[in-house]
Amino acid sequence: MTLNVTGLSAVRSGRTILHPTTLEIPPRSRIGLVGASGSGKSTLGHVLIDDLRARGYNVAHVPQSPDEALDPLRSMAFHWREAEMALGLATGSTDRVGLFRALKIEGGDMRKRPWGWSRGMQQRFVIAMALIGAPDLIVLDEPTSALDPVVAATTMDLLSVTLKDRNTAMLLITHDLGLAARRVDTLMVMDEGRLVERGRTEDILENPQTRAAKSLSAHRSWLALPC
Ligand SMILES: Nc1ncnc2c1ncn2[C@@H]1O[C@H](COP(=O)(O)OP(=O)(O)OP(=O)(O)O)[C@@H](O)[C@H]1O
Repeated sequence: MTLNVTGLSAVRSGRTILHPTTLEIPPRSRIGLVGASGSGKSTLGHVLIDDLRARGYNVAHVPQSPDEALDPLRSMAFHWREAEMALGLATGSTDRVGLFRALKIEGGDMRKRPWGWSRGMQQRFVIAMALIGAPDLIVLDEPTSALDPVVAATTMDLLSVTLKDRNTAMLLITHDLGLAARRVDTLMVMDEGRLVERGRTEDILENPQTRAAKSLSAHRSWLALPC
């Protein structure tokens, strides 16, 4: 089912930081939301999540750092149970083994607290939790910026594989065009609180139309980067 939102906007401290924005997110789409720092990407992500959840859609959110999602005093098993309960699912009823296998964290000890797992494993655990309820959309806000480049690329590849057979659409908010370029089919470019350009990833990177897209894609062959 295509997710449609119209007229999303945000005003903070009397300033419009997101101008009225309309979006269409087809099922299984892989969309990258890019733009300069402060252009309004995270704001759009939050407002989008709120709007869709208010209309009954299942939308998952993966924050920048696992620290934002995991309590250092609680075991990984506790977090998993909490995530199941939040979705109204019976404890142990979800396919944890399948998700862990897909994200290659099956070796993680569920009795441990987050710091007993590596950062990369923690973030993949957070992604697994986000996918428990087969969401209509998963919004990832700079999900790998706390990870080193190799772990970041591996995490994105595992996410792509995990999403492959699911209807969940993905919105990836990122500064890292190198990471996004080969992993999203569509790019949306933000500039000063407005969505100024949307198109196929290759088209935007190779033939950007707006000032914002031109400055993002300038001087680099993003599609040729190894990771
Ligand atoms: N609660 C708030 N009060 C006032 N201004 C805010 C608030 N939240 C965000 N802003 C401003 O809104 C603008 C957009 O912020 P936002 O975090 O959405 O941008 P972004 O593109 O995600 O930036 P970054 O890539 O640096 O995370 C920025 O100028 C920011 O300072």
